[in-house]
Amino acid sequence: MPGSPYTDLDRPPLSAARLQRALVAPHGPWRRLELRAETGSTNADVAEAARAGEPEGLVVVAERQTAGRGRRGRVWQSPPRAGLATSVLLRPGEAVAERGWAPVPPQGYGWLPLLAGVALVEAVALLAELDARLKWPNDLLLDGAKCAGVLAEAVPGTAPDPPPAIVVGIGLNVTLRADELPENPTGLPATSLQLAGAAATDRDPLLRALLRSLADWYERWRDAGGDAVASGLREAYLAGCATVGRQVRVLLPDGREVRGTATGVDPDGQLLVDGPEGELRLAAGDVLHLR
Ligand SMILES: O=C(O)CCCC[C@@H]1SC[C@@H]2NC(=O)N[C@@H]21
Repeated sequence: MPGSPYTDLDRPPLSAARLQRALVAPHGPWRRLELRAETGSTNADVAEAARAGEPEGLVVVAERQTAGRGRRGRVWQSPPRAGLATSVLLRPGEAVAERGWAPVPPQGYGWLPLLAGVALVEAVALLAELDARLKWPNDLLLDGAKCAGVLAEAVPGTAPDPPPAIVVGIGLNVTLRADELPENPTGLPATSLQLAGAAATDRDPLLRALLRSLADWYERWRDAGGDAVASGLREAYLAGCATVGRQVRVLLPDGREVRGTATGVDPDGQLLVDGPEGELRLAAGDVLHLR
């Protein structure tokens, strides 16, 4: 990689065999796992597979991404072997007769990125023994610095009137050094599990724990017909959320900015903000914790 600042290939690679054994079949929806040494973006790879008709349950993992995508059109940096970059293909709009799952209506899909945030909190607590918190909707914070992010993208189905497939992409900084951390344009500092003092930074068990937790929550949510309250997902999300109760500034997708107190997350996963203009329900935005 001429010119690349990332030269630390002494970091151990992920083991496809160990991931495969642990993930496929016994653990929920995951059917097929692809581990790539390098790709542009695992989200782009899974979206392409979805467009080609791939069924639910594909997991793509990359040791390095050259065009990793972040939220709001940002770049997500994935130095080789220093983090986890993975995307999964979900089709919540399809019925699954053998599980008794009815299609989830698209208005419930907003919970999927938050569900991934809950899985991140659980995996990091279990393996790294760190108390991570979520900044709404799903930035994983350790001591106020961002350690992981989630990008969920919808892939429109084809006629007649099909529900979209959802690609859920997760990026977790595991052993990035301080000089490898990205600068966030919003001013939010970044960190990695290692820099935050993780008890363990072995990526194989971390990825297994993450995918198991993701599978468990997805199944609970689908068992409950996509109801985040009945499935316990909203409660678990609120338990890990650092935003509710804080003074916040939110940059909205249309460029407007609102300030107020974050008072809750509604049954659709929207953030409730009590500000000078009354209560707002926000479906998307960049949150800054003020106090
Ligand atoms: O916080 C964010 O901005 C979201 C970052 C999401 C990054 C992950 S890495 C794996 C997957 N592939 C991508 O291109 N993006 C997501």
